[in-house]
Amino acid sequence: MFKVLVSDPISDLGIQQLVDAEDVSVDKKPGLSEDELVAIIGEYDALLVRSQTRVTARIMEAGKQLKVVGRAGVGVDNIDLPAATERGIIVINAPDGNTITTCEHTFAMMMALARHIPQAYTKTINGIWDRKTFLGVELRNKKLGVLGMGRIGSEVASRAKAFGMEILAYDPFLTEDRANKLGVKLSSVEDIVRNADFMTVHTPLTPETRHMIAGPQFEIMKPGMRIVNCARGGIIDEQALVEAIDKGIVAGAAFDVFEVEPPEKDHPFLTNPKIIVTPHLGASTVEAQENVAIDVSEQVLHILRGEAFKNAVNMPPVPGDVLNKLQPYFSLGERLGSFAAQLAHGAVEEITVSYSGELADVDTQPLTRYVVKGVLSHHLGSDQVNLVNAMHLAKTRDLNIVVNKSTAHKGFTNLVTVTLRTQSEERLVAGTLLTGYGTRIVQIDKFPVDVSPEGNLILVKHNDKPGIIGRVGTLLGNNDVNIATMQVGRKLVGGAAIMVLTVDKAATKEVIAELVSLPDVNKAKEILLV
Ligand SMILES: NC(=O)C1=CN([C@@H]2O[C@H](COP(=O)(O)OP(=O)(O)OC[C@H]3O[C@@H](n4cnc5c(N)ncnc54)[C@H](O)[C@@H]3O)[C@@H](O)[C@H]2O)C=CC1
Ligand SMILES: O=C(O)CCC(=O)C(=O)O
Repeated sequence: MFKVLVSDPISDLGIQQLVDAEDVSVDKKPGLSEDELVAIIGEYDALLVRSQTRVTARIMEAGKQLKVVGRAGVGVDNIDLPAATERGIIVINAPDGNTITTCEHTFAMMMALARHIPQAYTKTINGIWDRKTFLGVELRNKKLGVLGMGRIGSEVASRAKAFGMEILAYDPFLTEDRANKLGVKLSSVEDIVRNADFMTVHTPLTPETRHMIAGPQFEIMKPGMRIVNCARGGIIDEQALVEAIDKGIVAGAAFDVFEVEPPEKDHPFLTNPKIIVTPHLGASTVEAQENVAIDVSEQVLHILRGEAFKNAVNMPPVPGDVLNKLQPYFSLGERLGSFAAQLAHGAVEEITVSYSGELADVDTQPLTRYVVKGVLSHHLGSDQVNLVNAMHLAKTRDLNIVVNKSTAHKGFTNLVTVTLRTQSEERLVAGTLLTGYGTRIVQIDKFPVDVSPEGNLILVKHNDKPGIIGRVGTLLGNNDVNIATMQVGRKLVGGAAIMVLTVDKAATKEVIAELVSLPDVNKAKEILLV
């Protein structure tokens, strides 16, 4: 039974599929302190959060069984990603579910800012009928600067066009072509700051975006600018903004997010009549909260059950078309890595993964990750290595990973070859996917073979002499080891050869030693592929 802890208020309907799952039990404990979480996290396999819970390295250290942290939302700045990666904990988010909701909140803020709605409301309900102070501005024919043209920024731009606004957009990934398709003007930050009437930010908070709008930008800013931040506190320098308002450069600001949340009671935004605020409500709609909780619950279930999943934040994303091409090779890649690691003697210094055939045209990084996981699991234990930390573990061990690609077919539509170089030798295992037959190991060192990569295998190196197959078979039979399949590979008649046997149960060390003592048998080794 997998145990899931929900430590923030997350939509009940959204997590229903977890609650209903027969192999999962869910505990809802919102509002725990870090110490309280540290005390109980050890018994949980998954942790589900929104933005309130800070998932620190301490919590993850105590989460000895923790496999996944699911963020019901986009931003994962409340989760210590390096600590998660180091411990092999998968962090997933729900990037799509709250896009429209946050875009609409941005608009609500922009319009409230343009028409002073919160200020006017406060006066009106206090009995003051003030129709002079709150002269607003139209959005029509105004220039809107959008910094960050990802999911939310693009939706904001599209709606702003319907209001008759001209969009100046900046994003490091925005090309002229895409800008034209979106009907926005590709601009620099400086263009936007100098020319826009309204400005809205939709980037993550990174070292690069922290204070991207600060003193120097306010100095050159078009007077009368109105600024909206429904992304992350800290993208706009709060202190510098207050000063720019005081100097009359900025006409007003609408903020849903703060550098520190919740802000201190004496935060200057809270008393400034030109700044309107909401308490990080961008994603707070019924629809968005259901969407993100459904998305994240679904992926958590996949991860707990060892199935394919998406939206991992601490692993590179795999586009759907790439995933379709690679998925059939994932278990083969891992088993080739494991096979090679079991063959090789000495500390592994380099893993070379060679892709030939059609795979050469695909982004094979996810498959390489499976190979590396297979190699490392043999040495470090399969409970210590997973897809998240495999590359990180390889790096911390100075393990060189080389990838070669060739479109040449080498007799197979696709061939994956794993070569391990250790201090003392180089070993090679190659495999392919045969349509209708599944995956196959087709080469071990220099010998061609045809072996299904699963279960208990015994690899025998011998001299190609008559009678050897019978002697090996008899010895295993006498020791109650049933042979399911047997494959012999050789380069030259009468030369060195190998035999790969699939057996129904593992042979003991004694049986392997007896095999080696047979005439013309040079080596024997057991290989386990799970
Ligand atoms: N207020 C709230 O409740 C919510 C806030 N958010 C926040 O909104 C932000 C945007 O979310 P999405 O659009 O879903 O993310 P996204 O990942 O789709 O878009 C972010 C964009 O920012 C761009 N970017 C990165 N560095 C940049 C830079 N230096 N200058 C300009 N652009 C840069 C990226 O290229 C990307 O296109 C995130 O910070 C997210 O955490 C998201 C949902 C709810
Ligand atoms: O969970 C929330 O309400 C915050 C949403 C948010 O900021 C995000 O998804 O990045």
